[in-house]
Amino acid sequence: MTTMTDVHPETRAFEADVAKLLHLMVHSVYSDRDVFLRELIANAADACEKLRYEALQTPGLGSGDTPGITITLDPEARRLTIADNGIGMSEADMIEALGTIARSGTKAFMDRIAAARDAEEARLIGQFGVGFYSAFMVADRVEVVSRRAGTDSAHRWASEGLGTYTIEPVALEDAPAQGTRVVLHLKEDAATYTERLTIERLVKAQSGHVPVPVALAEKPDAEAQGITDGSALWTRPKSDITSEEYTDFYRSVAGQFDEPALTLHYRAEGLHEYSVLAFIPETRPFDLFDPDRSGRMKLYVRRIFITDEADLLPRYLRFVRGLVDSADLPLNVSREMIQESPLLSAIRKGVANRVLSELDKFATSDAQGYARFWDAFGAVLKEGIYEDYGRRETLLGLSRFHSTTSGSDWRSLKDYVAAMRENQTAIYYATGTDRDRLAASPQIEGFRARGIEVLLLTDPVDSFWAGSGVDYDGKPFKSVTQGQADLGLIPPVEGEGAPAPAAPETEAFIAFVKTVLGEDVSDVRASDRLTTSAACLVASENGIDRQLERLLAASGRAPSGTRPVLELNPRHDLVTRLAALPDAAEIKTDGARLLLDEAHIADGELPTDARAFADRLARVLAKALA
Ligand SMILES: Nc1ncnc2c1ncn2[C@@H]1O[C@H](COP(=O)(O)OP(=O)(O)OP(=O)(O)O)[C@@H](O)[C@H]1O
Repeated sequence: MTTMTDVHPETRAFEADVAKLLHLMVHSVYSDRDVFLRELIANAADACEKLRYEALQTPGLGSGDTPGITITLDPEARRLTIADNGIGMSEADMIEALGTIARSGTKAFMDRIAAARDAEEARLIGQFGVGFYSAFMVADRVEVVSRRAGTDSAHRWASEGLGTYTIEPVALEDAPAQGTRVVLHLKEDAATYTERLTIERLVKAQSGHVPVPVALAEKPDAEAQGITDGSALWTRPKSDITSEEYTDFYRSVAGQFDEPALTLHYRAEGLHEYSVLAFIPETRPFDLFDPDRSGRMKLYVRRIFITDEADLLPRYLRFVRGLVDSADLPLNVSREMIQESPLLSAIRKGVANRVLSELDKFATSDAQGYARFWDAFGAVLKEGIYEDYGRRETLLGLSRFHSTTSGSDWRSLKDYVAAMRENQTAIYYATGTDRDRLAASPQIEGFRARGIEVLLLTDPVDSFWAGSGVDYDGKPFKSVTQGQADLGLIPPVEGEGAPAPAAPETEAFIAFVKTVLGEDVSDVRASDRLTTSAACLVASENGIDRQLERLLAASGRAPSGTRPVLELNPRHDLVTRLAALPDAAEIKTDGARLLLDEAHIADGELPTDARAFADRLARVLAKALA
């Protein structure tokens, strides 16, 4: 018979990313190392909640003991133990959970760290929280002994945080009866974490509201005393809860260390009963644009944690953190069935509407705070204009924009519509990647001259929603680089003077340019959107917006064969002089081509044929200097 003493620990290497993360933790200069305790308590609480949930499906799983977390201090051995009676881990669970990085957020964090300098590194650790591995900031050896609920075996995982870990079976009498024991062999300079006062203060400050009670034993054989009661914060009346309590809770549920910008705490009554405690963070989480990132709202049923994958909010609200606790959903239902539940659809709808109406109130009551919110999450919220047809009008109302008249301030569409000129029927916008360049683009000269505000849209998502046939307050969105500008009915603002009528030769010149350019453009026409530049490119009325075309091309999905329209300024000196030349003049043909090249360059593009462009330019300059 093999006894436990015959079994040798197996040594394994960490996944490369974990090794990097550990190196960072071991050598961390981060001054607020206290966060490790918050991370370990959060894991222990999650494990208790998972067991509570699994025991609903598998009656008899677990001992039936009240869920709890016990912290034991051992100043003599400089050891700190955090034990829980939760779900526990099997050997395979340990290899998977403690040897690899599963969290997409941690991967994003690692990418940021790779580019950061020392000082910023420390700040990033502080903001982010890096889960279990943060234990290595304070310990030079960590042991995890665990027994998975419902099994008869237990294992010990141990590591010094230096590239490898060991894993071995342990006798059941050396393991917790149920759950996990994490033992930290503290570094010399971390002895303070064996002091009762320090730990008590930290637990109350950082983890005071985890929904599992925490008790503390001062010595290995001392009796543990309760320090937090594990009551669910969201079940208490709002008036009893201080903003510090909300912040602590937000930090423990969101894993972020900033303050919430907005806290929503309410109870829905009537057809369905549920409580919501949700937060909008102040700063962007690292993985906001990670394609795998979905919502982070937890679903509870009568205070029992069910899942954080119930997609309680639409994707474009994925920055909202918190929970919904339903009184009506059945407890004994699988996570898969919960997804399908009509009750949950009603909750989803209710919560999303409430978040949006709170944002609306926020925008009215605190414009500056809202502007900060918009800086952080506006680009995400705008995805909804495209994805959530039913809430389009609401989302457009919540959206803020920079424009040709707003400087660095944000404008709402309500402001825009109020400032529309007489006879202006559309909301004009330009899309691109750089606000300054957009503001200087030739396509908006005519709008500026007429005092027409143009929205300058620089988020990639803008090209998608703005071109999808949206309107606001009955006014359609119209790209300044698409179709006819139709500015004839709006006179230039005072001081600019009415434009001189185009000379008759210009019509003939336009026809000439069209012949010269042939298939390179779909049309050439006189422009009313140009005032100072000679030429610009726009998309045809039914073509797709030029910026969207560029975005699609960059992702390999360019619609083939789209050709732009070249617009010429009939009042520009260059145009009128070229128009006056005989068609046979070589410089007239060169001039026609150069106008197209120039328009491409003004859009930040290359001329279609760079070599031919250089030759042409050289010919024209040589002639000018002759
Ligand atoms: N006390 C524990 N009991 C059971 N499993 C645990 C325990 N501690 C850690 N684990 C397992 O290890 C995994 C990794 O933990 P880690 O703190 O690094 O990230 P996480 O908890 O998954 O992420 P987050 O902190 O964002 O919730 C957990 O997901 C869990 O599966």
